[in-house]
Amino acid sequence: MGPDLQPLSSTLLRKNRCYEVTLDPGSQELSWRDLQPRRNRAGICLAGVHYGARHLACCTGEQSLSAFQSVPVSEIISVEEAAIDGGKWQQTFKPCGFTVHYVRRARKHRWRCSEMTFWCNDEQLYNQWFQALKRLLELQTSRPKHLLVYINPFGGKRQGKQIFDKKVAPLFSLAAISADVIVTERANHAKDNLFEVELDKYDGIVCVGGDGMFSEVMHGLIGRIQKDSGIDQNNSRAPLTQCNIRIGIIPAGSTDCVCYATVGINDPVTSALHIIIGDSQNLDVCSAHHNNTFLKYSVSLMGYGFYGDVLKTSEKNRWMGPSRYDISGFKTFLSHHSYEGTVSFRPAKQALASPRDKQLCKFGCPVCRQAKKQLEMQQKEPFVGLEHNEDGDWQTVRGKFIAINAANMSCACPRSPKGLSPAAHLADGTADLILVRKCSRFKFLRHLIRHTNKEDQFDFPFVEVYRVKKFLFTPKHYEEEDNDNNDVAKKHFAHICTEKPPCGCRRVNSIWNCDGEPLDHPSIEVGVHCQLIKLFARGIEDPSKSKDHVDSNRL
Ligand SMILES: CCCCCCCCCCCCC/C=C/[C@@H](O)[C@H](COP(=O)(O)O)NC(=O)CCCCCCCCCCCCCCC
Ligand SMILES: Nc1ncnc2c1ncn2[C@@H]1O[C@H](COP(=O)(O)OP(=O)(O)O)[C@@H](O)[C@H]1O
Ligand SMILES: [Ca+2]
Repeated sequence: MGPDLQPLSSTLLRKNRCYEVTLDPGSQELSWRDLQPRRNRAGICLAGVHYGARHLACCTGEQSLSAFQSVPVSEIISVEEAAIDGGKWQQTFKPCGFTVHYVRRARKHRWRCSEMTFWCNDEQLYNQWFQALKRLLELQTSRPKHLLVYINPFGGKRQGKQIFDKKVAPLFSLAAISADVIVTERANHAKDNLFEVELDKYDGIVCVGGDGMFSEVMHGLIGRIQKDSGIDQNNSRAPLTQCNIRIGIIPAGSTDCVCYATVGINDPVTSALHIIIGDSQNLDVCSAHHNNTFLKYSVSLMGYGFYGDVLKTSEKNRWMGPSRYDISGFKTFLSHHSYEGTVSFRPAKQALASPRDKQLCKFGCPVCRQAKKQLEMQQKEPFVGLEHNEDGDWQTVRGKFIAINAANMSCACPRSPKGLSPAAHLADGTADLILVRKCSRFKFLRHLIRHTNKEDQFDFPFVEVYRVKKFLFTPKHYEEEDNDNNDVAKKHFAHICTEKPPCGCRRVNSIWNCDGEPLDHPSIEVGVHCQLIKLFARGIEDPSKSKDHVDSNRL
């Protein structure tokens, strides 16, 4: 709040009613209270006849208290001069009005843009209000002014372009945000472009599409920042440079897990509003390496076995859109493969949190806040790293697994609103490693079904879950290869068996599903990079805490 701004409180008119409207610099809130003016027999507001100051004074004298409503300045989208419907007004009288566009909370974490117009007949008073609101909005420094937008026209139901043009662009222009829009022409177009573009020009990057499109943009951005700061991504131990330019996701894909798990819903208007008001959510990123070669980053799910096979089967059916995953999920479920291998991991020692917690990661999460503090300390004193004092010893688990999943966030999505690991955190520097051992089809189905209801999906003897900072996976075949010098022949054999076993033997390897993209190697090393990137989001708001807001500030 600027020192020049004083609190404002006036009686203004809205829809023939008098309101006491206050703009409080201290609480950074715009509030209004209906003064319930006396009505005549016909039910017409007396003050509404001339909209004169005299009548306004009369209203205040006869007030009866009604609901007090408010909107934080941080959730005001814009303020503009209200248009006057000429016919309605007498020529001698020139009312002045301003319209405030603001965020209204609707059901299930949806945000909507509402508007409200206040009138007065005093031009000076109008100017005072208009300037004060404008000035306060200018002081919202975390808001983006210029964005770079990538649209995947083929994601999900192929509606990306229409969604952006119809639902998002009008809101951006309302908020005076300009955007350079690139409609991608091929896979990796956005990623390649991010290596060339003048990043300093933009306050954020927006991707319109699904998790695959987000992944592409994230790879472009992280890769570019590491290149600019001379960091070799192939070195799995190199501390990566944080990306401070935020990414916004306008959901227009098949799963939209990253959007759903960071906002609470996959709704384009809600996401556009989080971008406009300049929300910020730090996000952990997993990196996957094979033999000191960088493979990919992941923010949501890394899944080997079940989710890898679902991805592999679904790629051939991309033309089906989002339902390809249900069909391949069903097929994969029926095929009921299990894969043998070794998982080694380094558990995170977190006194406050575990994957079985009932307390979930929410807006203002204390666990993620603590991780941020630790990260800042670590960045100040890099040699007093957390590596030695905060992590547990390496553990190893061997066996046959139906699924090996690493969830870096809850992975909530419309198919599973609580996600693969409901208590995983967005920005705690850890991932939840879920091991589903070989079991009967029926037992695995029970485990799957629990992703869709309130029961605990980890509460089975064949399911284990660990919160980890690093893990390694080696399929059995590769382990044997490690003990054998005949590498080339074995690798070749494994590849053939992975695709179509010509020998009639069981499928040897699955693939890793890395945020919906396949990885080239089954044998990988994964590390979590705490809060490497930032999104235009705020985490999931607790409905019990924001209940007062839900639909309440709608007039
Ligand atoms: C019986 C119903 C069981 C439902 C179980 C649902 C669990 C869903 C967990 C989903 C975690 C999603 C993690 C995110 C992955 C995305 O990054 C990634 C890419 O997204 P994009 O295409 O938008 O770019 N998406 C995916 O990999 C898709 C995963 C979807 C898995 C669907 C699995 C459906 C299983 C259906 C089994 C049916 C058994 C029926 C037996 C009678
Ligand atoms: N113009 C394009 N043509 C083909 N593929 C594209 C294009 N733009 C992006 N892609 C790729 O499409 C894949 C899926 O995109 P995504 O938006 O996640 O849709 P979905 O959620 O349906 O999988 C991503 O891997 C992305 O790299
Ligand atoms: Ca995490």
